[in-house]
Amino acid sequence: MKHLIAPSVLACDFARLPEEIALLNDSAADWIHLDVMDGRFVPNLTFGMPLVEAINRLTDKTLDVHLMMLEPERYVEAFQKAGADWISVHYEACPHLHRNLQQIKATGAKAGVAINPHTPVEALFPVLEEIDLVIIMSVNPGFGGQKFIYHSIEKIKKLKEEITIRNLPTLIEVDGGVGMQNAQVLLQAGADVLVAGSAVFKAPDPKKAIQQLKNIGGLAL
Ligand SMILES: O=C(CO)[C@H](O)[C@H](O)COP(=O)(O)O
Ligand SMILES: [Fe+2]
Repeated sequence: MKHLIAPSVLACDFARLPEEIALLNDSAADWIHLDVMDGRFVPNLTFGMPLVEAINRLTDKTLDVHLMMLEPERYVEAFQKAGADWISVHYEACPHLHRNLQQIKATGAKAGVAINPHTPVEALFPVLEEIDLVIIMSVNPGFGGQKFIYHSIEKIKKLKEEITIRNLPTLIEVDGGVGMQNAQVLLQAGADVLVAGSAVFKAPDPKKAIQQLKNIGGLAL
């Protein structure tokens, strides 16, 4: 499968939201990554369902919603109704992860789990069959523009090996500090989806930056 690019709007100019989404609509972006932060699980606050709903009206792209919140089960249905196609919760925030995954799938959305840099991928192995997407956090969640944590590459490799052995359709997404400087290595390690915030929106030409990330490893399909 050709890898997917998911620009994160966290790094965009919210005062120009319709223009920023129009730019993504007119780009090689496959998904739009939306970072929801609750100010409790992570030390930052961003946005909730109203913004997801507004973005959903501005685009036909797949919406990839990354919930960095405690008790995500309280909002999963509302995010799906707002337009989320993929909903990911954090392993560290979910003592009942298996139940949370069932809940997400019952809404009709795809179910993802994000893991922090200190969480081993093996923690997900007992429920891997239930997971559509694993987000390997390659920074500590909470802020855009942070430095990539190198150890994440080993985690991608280990997870890819397990997914391949079990012949699962589970996708691997890498989130945090991703750009042209490490994209090739991440794809070689087994990543399927690259999230890029700063590398896209802080670039002089965001559309070109997306196309360059898409072109890695051959021509874009
Ligand atoms: O989940 C996130 C942070 O918690 C963001 O998706 C991530 O940081 C993307 O931003 P950048 O590419 O600038 O690192
Ligand atoms: Fe994210």
